[in-house]
Amino acid sequence: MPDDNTATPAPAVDASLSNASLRAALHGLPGVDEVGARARAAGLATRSIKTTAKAQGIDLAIRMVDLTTLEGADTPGKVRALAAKARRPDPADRSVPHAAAVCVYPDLVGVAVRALRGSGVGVASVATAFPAGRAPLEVKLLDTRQAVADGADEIDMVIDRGAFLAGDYRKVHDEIAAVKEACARPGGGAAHLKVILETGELETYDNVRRASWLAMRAGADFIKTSTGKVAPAATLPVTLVMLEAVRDFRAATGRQVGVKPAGGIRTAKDALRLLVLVNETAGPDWLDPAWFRIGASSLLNDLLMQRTRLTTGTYSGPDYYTLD
Ligand SMILES: O=C[C@H](O)COP(=O)(O)O
Repeated sequence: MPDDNTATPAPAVDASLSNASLRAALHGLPGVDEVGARARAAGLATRSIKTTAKAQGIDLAIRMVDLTTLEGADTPGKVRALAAKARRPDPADRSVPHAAAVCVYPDLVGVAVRALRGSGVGVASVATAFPAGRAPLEVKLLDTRQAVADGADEIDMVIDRGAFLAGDYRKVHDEIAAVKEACARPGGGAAHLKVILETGELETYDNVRRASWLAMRAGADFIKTSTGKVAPAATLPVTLVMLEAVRDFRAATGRQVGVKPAGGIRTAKDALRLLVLVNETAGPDWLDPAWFRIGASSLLNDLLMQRTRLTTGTYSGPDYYTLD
């Protein structure tokens, strides 16, 4: 992700923006070819990736991982262990790159920040009454401001799916814009804002495309598929629709927005398929942790095992690595 001062500025409040004008804009987007999206995703499963590209892809995927723990039972010790793993995924092999970020609940941001100082690994925090997002806006803003004050580099907010599905696009837009403002740091710069659409609750691919555009219009730095608490989560067709949205949004506005599939991504094969999809849909400009992340609690070990197999010809079993 670009450094601290490059988060997109909060968009100026547009008083003329009405729900009707947003509805007209979002419903005027071309419809998604659902059959085509599924066929494209299914086609990726049959592709083979050659050894050199695979080795590069695995290292890139490691650099894109937002190593996540979002459990009620999370403790400072667990977050410190996760931070150590993100800094040095394989303590026996210094050539393994570090992960992009550690993603935690807001009350554990301080622990993660202290554990990761100077490492180059970011701290992301879910906020805005994650995962349901059912709280008054003031509560969501407080949640965000606290995480930013504690040192979060990135805020992963959830949209109000109820408002979206009820057609109240203005409410969703204004809430995102307000959270974006709350990402600003008093001393300058801002935390980057990832907007979670929770695509598993949006019913249709057309809605995924509309929610993607709405979030980008309201100032999202990234659009993210899922909380990891709702199934289906980061499916390939949904990720495809979101990659098309960021590609088209950049063509229309000149602004590049990142994409983060999250939830249910567990194997190196899943990660490599995602990278192929990024390359062939949004394009190589997105093949960078600044623009593409993979949110996952248990992907890193499979990436490490596949990496070891490529470099040594043998697998280390999962017991060789620390838990992720
Ligand atoms: O943002 C990341 C997700 O919460 C992680 O989901 P996961 O546990 O299915 O990998």
